[in-house]
Amino acid sequence: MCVRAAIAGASGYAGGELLRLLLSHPHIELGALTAASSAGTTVGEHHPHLAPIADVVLQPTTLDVLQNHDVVFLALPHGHSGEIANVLPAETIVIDCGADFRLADPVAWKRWYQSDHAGTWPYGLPELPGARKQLEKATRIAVPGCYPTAASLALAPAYQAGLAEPDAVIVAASGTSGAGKSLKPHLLGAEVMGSLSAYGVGGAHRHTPEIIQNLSQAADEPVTVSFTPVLAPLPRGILATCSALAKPGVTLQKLREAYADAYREEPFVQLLPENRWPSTAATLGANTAQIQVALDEDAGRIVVVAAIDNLTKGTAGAAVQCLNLALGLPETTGLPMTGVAP
Ligand SMILES: NC(=O)C1=CN([C@@H]2O[C@H](COP(=O)(O)OP(=O)(O)OC[C@H]3O[C@@H](n4cnc5c(N)ncnc54)[C@H](OP(=O)(O)O)[C@@H]3O)[C@@H](O)[C@H]2O)C=CC1
Ligand SMILES: CC(=O)N[C@@H](CCC(=O)OP(=O)(O)O)C(=O)O
Repeated sequence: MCVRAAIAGASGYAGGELLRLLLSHPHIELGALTAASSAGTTVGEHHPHLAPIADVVLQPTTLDVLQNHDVVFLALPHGHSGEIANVLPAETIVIDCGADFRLADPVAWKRWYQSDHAGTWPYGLPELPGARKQLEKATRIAVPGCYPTAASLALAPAYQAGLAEPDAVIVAASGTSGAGKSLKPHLLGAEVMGSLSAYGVGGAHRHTPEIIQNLSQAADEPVTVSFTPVLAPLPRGILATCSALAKPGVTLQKLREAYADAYREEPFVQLLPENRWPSTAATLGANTAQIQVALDEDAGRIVVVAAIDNLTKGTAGAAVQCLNLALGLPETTGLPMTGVAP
């Protein structure tokens, strides 16, 4: 099988990571690569690590350029996917790395993104209960946000197994590539290097409703979420520390069994042996998530730590994993399973 794939937003970080992964995917032929202000420049000017396609010229992001492909990946800023996605033929597989189609509730969309809701597509986190079935043979897929990926993989098994009270607390540190490549004053080297800083504190981050959506589905009841993101002086990686009060009678053994059951068959989720803890470096460039779960008996809390690479399992790797499902290929096709160390 050979499918022709276009990438809109190929000059950005998510687009660059999609290109890195697709270059070693055995069933993909690259088609149009597009950008906005960078149209007319070459891939090599934006992604010096992608030498084999350094001379490919980026085209403008228009319907004309993007049509006539089997697959179109959208790696555009929020609010720009709907206008393109909704005019591409129904049989084209469209995979959106942005937020436009992630939320099921139009009211939540309007509150957090201050624009009209474009719609809701199957949610691209196959490891969530019930999600994989909806992705098989799908032609429209919404890739999750990077923080919701880490937080949902961390806490969904505890909720699915009925072990956690519906009140989650999540603190997650992210590398700066999570913010995209456009110039932002708080992301200048001098501001970021040698410092950790919280932002979006007090329930202000737009990923809060997405995490609530995922955990409430797993729990089958509304879950409240207090989420605090932290900017870390790393190019890539998310480390999420997630906790919830344990329900009465929960033991560490029950907890570990629930996580082992949830992830035994999952190729990309590594539940670590007891007393080993996830690190971002161990997932660097891989489509993997490392998870460890503990029971803090004094505090009565379940504590789960999850590590991912925000650009791989947190975006482009998830997009390719979902494409594999949509095409009926083995889910791991073309995806790195090991990180880079030291
Ligand atoms: N970075 C991450 O870790 C994650 C990102 N995502 C999502 O992926 C998407 C892309 O993010 P990221 O790559 O980080 O962002 P970047 O800022 O790095 O790249 C954005 C891309 O979109 C293009 N673009 C900008 N404005 C427009 C426009 N008006 N119309 C068409 N194209 C435009 C840019 O082209 P040009 O170079 O010409 O400006 C560039 O190719 C976003 O929706 C983001 O939320 C999701 C999960 C994680
Ligand atoms: C470090 C950093 O700034 N991270 C980004 C999240 C990136 C992501 O997953 O984003 P989307 O929902 O935008 O697709 C942020 O907090 O806005």
